[in-house]
Amino acid sequence: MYYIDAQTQDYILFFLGVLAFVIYGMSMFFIMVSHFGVFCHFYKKTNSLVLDDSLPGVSIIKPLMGIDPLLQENLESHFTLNYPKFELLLCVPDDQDPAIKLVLHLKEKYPDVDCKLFTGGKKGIINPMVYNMAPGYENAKYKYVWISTSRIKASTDIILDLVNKLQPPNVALVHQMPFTTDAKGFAATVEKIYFGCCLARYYVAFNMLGQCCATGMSYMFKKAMLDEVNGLIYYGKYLAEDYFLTSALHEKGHKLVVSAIPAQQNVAASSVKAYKDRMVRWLRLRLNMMPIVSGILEPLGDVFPLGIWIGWSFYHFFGISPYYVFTFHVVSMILLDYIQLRMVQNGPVLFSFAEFLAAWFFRELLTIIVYIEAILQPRTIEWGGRTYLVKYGGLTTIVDRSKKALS
Ligand SMILES: CCCCCCCC/C=C\CCCCCCCC(=O)N[C@@H](CO)[C@H](O)/C=C/CCCCCCCCCCCCC
Ligand SMILES: O=c1ccn([C@@H]2O[C@H](COP(=O)(O)OP(=O)(O)O[C@H]3OC[C@@H](O)[C@H](O)[C@H]3O)[C@@H](O)[C@H]2O)c(=O)[nH]1
Repeated sequence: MYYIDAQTQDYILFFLGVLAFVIYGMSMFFIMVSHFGVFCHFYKKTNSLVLDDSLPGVSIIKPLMGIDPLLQENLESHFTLNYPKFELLLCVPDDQDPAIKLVLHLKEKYPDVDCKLFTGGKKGIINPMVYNMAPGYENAKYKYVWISTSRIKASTDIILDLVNKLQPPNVALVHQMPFTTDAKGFAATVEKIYFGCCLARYYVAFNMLGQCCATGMSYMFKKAMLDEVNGLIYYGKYLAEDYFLTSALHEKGHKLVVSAIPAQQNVAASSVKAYKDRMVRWLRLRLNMMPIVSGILEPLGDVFPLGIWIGWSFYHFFGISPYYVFTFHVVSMILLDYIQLRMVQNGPVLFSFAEFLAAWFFRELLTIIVYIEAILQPRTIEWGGRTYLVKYGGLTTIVDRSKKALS
């Protein structure tokens, strides 16, 4: 049996103890930068745009698949935008999709809105969302393109902020940090806490520090600049098209900017299981794209693992009770998260502080299950009724063709 002598053991414990301080310091640094970023940047009106024909036209692509009780509200929020020049390019993957009926109804209700419906996607594209959006993208007539997924509720303030921030010549893309509208219920509270606390801890900081960190839920870009890096359809070979296309723009030296208004995901069918499955899907994507960051640093930076580790480290070096340190860490994280959430929300939340606490603890513990589920089968991703196999590096194949094949 291999024997580790006492001195080597001391070195290992010393290293682990110091590493806890390093990870803790980095985590706190990112959290502080994010707080600062949200405080200084979010909901600050910087646009001085005059609503006239000199504003660039915007092609809004909305991939749709199926319906949700709030889809009509989301679609109408696009039809009613007060913006001089825009077209709505609504896309459905096949001619049986239930969203078609709703789209036809809205086209009739708003005959003055320039709206086109594309059915059937573009064959040969693996990513189902890119497959669905491809005809819209190819037919977009304006220089600015806004991809706004079906969960997203739009507003005039949002389109103006996106357009305004996209104007400088070196800016290629403006993205919204994912967030949610207000909905009652435990699952909706858990979701809001994920986006307003956990995701916000790093999303804003990485962007402020010049890292490429964006999601494909709602983003506006200059079509010419995306076409310079092969165009949207090229990224349909990846399931995480957002990560790869934003990385390509970033590597080319173009600027990506966060909108001052977080994305308003507005869906009715929220459940804890749906939330957990989505977290597993996203984590599996990240594990394939950045295994060290998402497989090691991300879980170590979570509140409970980091609290246990830093508690042990304080005990190891200074003999301070790990229970005190752990409790201090958890309480300070709860307060920091609550402050952050209220800044991202920019107003009152629907739940009480006690409800926040219950959902916060539940979500932090659920993260452990999400991590285990994701890491056990990191390559298999279920999305939109199909199963995909993501190879290391991100290239993807469809393994379950039971639902109508895309290619
Ligand atoms: C010392 C503690 C360090 C903790 C590090 C935590 C790293 C967390 C990584 C990402 C957090 C932000 C994630 C936002 C996206 C989450 C949703 C998602 O997965 N979306 C996917 C599908 O839309 C999308 O394809 C993924 C996009 C990921 C972008 C993240 C890029 C982050 C790159 C940051 C690199 C700097 C890391 C430095 C760490 C020391
Ligand atoms: O099979 C599908 C699944 C989804 N979609 C559409 O794609 C959009 C996003 O779908 P979801 O809301 O399920 O996905 P998420 O918000 O979780 O997606 C996120 O993760 C995967 C990335 O590729 C996306 O860029 C990002 O938005 C929706 O508009 C949906 O209608 C399809 O067109 N086909």
